[in-house]
Amino acid sequence: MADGCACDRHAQTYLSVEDALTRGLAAADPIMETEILPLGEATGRVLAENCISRVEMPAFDNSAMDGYAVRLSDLGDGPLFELSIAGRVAAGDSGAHTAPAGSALRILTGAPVPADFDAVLMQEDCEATPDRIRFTRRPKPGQHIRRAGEDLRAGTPILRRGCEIGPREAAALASAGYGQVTVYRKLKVTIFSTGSELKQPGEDLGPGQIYNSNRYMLRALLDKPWIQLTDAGPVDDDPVILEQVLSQACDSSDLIVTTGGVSVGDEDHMPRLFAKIGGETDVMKVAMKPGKPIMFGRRGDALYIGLPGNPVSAYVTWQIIGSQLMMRRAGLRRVPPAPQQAILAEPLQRRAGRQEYRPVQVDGIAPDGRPRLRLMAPSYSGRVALLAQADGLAVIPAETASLPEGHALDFLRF
Ligand SMILES: Nc1nc2c(c(=O)[nH]1)N[C@H]1C(S)=C(S)[C@@H](COP(=O)(O)OP(=O)(O)OC[C@H]3O[C@@H](n4cnc5c(N)ncnc54)[C@H](O)[C@@H]3O)O[C@H]1N2
Ligand code: MOO
Repeated sequence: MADGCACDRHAQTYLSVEDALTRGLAAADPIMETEILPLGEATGRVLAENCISRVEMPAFDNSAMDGYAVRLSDLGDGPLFELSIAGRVAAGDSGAHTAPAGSALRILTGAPVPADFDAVLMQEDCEATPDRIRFTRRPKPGQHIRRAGEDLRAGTPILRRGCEIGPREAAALASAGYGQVTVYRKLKVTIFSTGSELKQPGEDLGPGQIYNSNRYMLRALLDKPWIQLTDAGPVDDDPVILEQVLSQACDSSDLIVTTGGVSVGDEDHMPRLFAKIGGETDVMKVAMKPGKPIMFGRRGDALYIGLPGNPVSAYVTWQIIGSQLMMRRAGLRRVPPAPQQAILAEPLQRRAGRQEYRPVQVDGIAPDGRPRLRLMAPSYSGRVALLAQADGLAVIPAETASLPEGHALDFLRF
């Protein structure tokens, strides 16, 4: 900052995070191909049809309690009521039971309530012998009966296309009668990390070498039932090999994600190579910190996202931009990051210009319930160990240069 300016001089020429995201989403067309899977094999996949209930839920009037089904018309004035027990209905029975006037039926939870019976008594409220019950409180009409269709009428929408089939969705689909469902085919994603300095964890490091952390971070981020992942491994900063790997990945994938080589150094080949193989770049630089050099674009049907090499930058750009494009491409209804409100536990000073996602730790809770945030090191884009110790990211607006202790900020908790 030789000129004494507290702002990032180049930031005006970069795209805002919001504009970059808008451009990216426009380039991330959802895949169209679908497949039909048995419900039991669809767990974790992306639903590709709007689903309605095919049955009434519940399908028939049934008892919510273990007890006795009665007809209110059989009851006298009280205060003591007494009925004989004329039979027994269990879950799975047809419910075509009849009983002479003045009698009750033993009934179990989930059993169909036979015609004309209009209340169920919990067994705890009755004095019962093997063939008679006595009770003192007159049941209300419909008591402890779950009515056919009261949960959901047949034909009512239950799930919309674009949701991930998790445990709750699987249960809803099963109870609505779906033995099989239409899901989007898996998204074909290829990843590779660029850099001649990269060694695999477990190997010995030579001079100038570092362990490849981005590869394992991406593998963990992309470990999803709706992704078919190809890990093309680490690739040296050799333009000939990089071009070949990138081109092959574009031919065979819906989405390619790389790390490194997107900045302006002599060995930062990705933007040039992507253009050389016929790619059209949508975004080159974004006014965000970390992660200013992030690029994405398309070649044919393939969407390419080039994340910066610095591990924290790669993680943040993935969370804020990359993952959003991927969700859309996979047919998923997007879940944008949802910040919560937090306050600063200490004052903040920084260079304005880029929207910043600063790793923070939660340091107590303010009296109003908002977490108090302690800022981690101001220069952190390469400090991957710090990311594992952070509780989340504080979002600092682009134009902000300083904030006092106690100031409110958006907080993206991990
Ligand atoms: N003159 C300029 N230089 C740089 C700029 C700039 O605007 N002008 N931007 C800086 C910023 S900000 C970032 S972020 C980096 C991004 O650069 P690249 O995406 O080209 O990444 P590399 O140069 O390949 O690597 C950066 C850094 O990260 C390490 N790295 C790379 N891959 C991995 C990996 N898989 N696992 C762990 N660490 C990795 C690499 O060794 C470098 O230290 O550019 C700045 N420069
Ligand atoms: O954007 Mo770089 O990611 O600031 O280190």
